[in-house]
Amino acid sequence: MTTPQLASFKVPVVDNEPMMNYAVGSPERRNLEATLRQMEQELPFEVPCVVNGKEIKTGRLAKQVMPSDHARHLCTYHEADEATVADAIEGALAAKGEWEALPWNDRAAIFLRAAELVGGKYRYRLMAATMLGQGKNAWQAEIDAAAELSDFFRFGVKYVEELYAQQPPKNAPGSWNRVEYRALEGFVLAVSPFNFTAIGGNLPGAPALVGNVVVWKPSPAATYSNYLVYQILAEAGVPPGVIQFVPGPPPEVVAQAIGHPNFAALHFTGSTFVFKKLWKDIAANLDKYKTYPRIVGETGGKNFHIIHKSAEIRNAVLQTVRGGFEYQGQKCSALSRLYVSSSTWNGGFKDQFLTETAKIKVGPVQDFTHFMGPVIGRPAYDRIMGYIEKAKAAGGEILVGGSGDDSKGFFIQPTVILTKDPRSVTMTEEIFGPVITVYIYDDTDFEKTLELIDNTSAYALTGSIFATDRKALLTATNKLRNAAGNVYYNEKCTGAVVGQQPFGGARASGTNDKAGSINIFTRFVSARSIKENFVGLEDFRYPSNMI
Ligand SMILES: NC(=O)c1ccc[n+]([C@@H]2O[C@H](COP(=O)([O-])OP(=O)(O)OC[C@H]3O[C@@H](n4cnc5c(N)ncnc54)[C@H](O)[C@@H]3O)[C@@H](O)[C@H]2O)c1
Ligand SMILES: N[C@@H](CCC=O)C(=O)O
Repeated sequence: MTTPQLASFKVPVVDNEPMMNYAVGSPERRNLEATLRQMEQELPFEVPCVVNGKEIKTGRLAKQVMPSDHARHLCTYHEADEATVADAIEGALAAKGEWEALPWNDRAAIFLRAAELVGGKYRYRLMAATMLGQGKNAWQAEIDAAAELSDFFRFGVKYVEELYAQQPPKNAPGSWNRVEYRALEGFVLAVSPFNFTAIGGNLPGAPALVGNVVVWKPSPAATYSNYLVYQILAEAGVPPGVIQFVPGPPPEVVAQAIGHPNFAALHFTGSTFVFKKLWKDIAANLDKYKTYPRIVGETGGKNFHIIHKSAEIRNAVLQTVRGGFEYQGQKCSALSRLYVSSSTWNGGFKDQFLTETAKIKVGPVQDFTHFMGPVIGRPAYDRIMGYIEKAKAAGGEILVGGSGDDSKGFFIQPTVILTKDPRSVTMTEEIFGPVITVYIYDDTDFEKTLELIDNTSAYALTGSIFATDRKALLTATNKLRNAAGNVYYNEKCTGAVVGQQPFGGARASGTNDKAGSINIFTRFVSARSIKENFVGLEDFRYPSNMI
């Protein structure tokens, strides 16, 4: 039955999800603690693949280890095999027609409902899964799994409404021009990272919102929280087949999907290395495809703070501690290279920075006093400790931290390295851990240092400029125009909020399609122009042809 649309509806005004603070004695803290306790008693959970709305238990089992306590695992999940991935793709293609044809208002309503479920009924469960499985503390889980995820869904609806409203400004007499925003022909493959539950939800969610069908391969290290997100979307009304949940061995699942003739787009967030590999694999398959695939990828960073001699020291210090060490430095936006003017460094910054860093408590996130939890797993732990060793070998001086303890969980102390070589390995390569390398520049070399920042790393994701001198801010802004897709003045380089700072970087950091903005939706539609003529021709000849 076709559904009549008997009005031009307006979606409700949206706002950011209000955040709770989890202070001692607050009801939200009690609720979260109770959910954590309950979940710890119930785990390990079992996670199936979900294809066409049906749970598929392949029997090929893998575990999501708990990073705070590696003897335990949060869930056992069934890895998709070749037949499951094939069914997921065919099922998605079969679901496509009806989903795309659903009136926009109904698609919008489903995602608005999903946002309510995230911020309400499932808030604590999603947060607890993110804390236990991905090692976030309560506040980091709140800003990710509760706030950012519901913001992605709500603001997504607003942005799509704005996109659909973009129509040609002119109509010739007797005609009407329109543009419709078709979903892509084929299916979208979403491949998500471990570090944000919200990104897990947004990678399949954004393409689905504009009518696409999606095969979603979550990160092995975020399987359980991402499965909850899948269940929320299903409960909100995303029909079976529209989003297919296929955890599995990453290279195999992804290779099968991008080898399919109806592969229409990759929506990826993760490391630069994997993204480049997938881009090359897609290029190698180009002749197989029905259409040119869209490739959207947000990847790594080597993010900076530059502290000018005019900066307010206290603010710069505290923003630096948060920017570098919150969530153990495992945000793509995390501060990693710090450039401080020598008068500021010696005039209080160094002492305050080292004192504040030394105050950081590291340990399991069920203890709310821990500012930092574990890093995500064994490979991450070894890689980060390896970088600290490489920095030492290259003459870097460890000012604080430098040690780790992997006896029970993967804990690394917040580490500050002082280098005299601004191009040393920890100033150039993404570490993705709680390590800040500092380079002190002469006050008179501010502009030279800006050039250094611009050409030291292949990445260009986030960066912050700390100065009270307006001229210094403007000079840095101009010189660093291409060094970061998100730039901050007197504020840390992490913590972009949907609806406030569209997020993404260029150069090796990604395609900069700006998650959390209208722009991202343009990548998952293929516009069709329609011209309707109301007045027939009376003669094929032009007036100029007439005698
Ligand atoms: N720019 C951004 O918006 C943003 C946001 C979050 C994370 N990141 C980046 O993500 C990285 C951390 O996340 P991660 O460790 O999950 O990244 P990752 O590249 O290891 O994994 C990302 C996804 O790719 C899959 N994958 C890994 N190897 C693969 C292969 N050979 N073939 C196919 N798929 C494969 C993983 O299973 C996962 O689903 C960091 O580099 C970080 O900077 C970027
Ligand atoms: N919204 C986040 C994105 C981080 C990616 O890992 C931030 O800016 O901190």
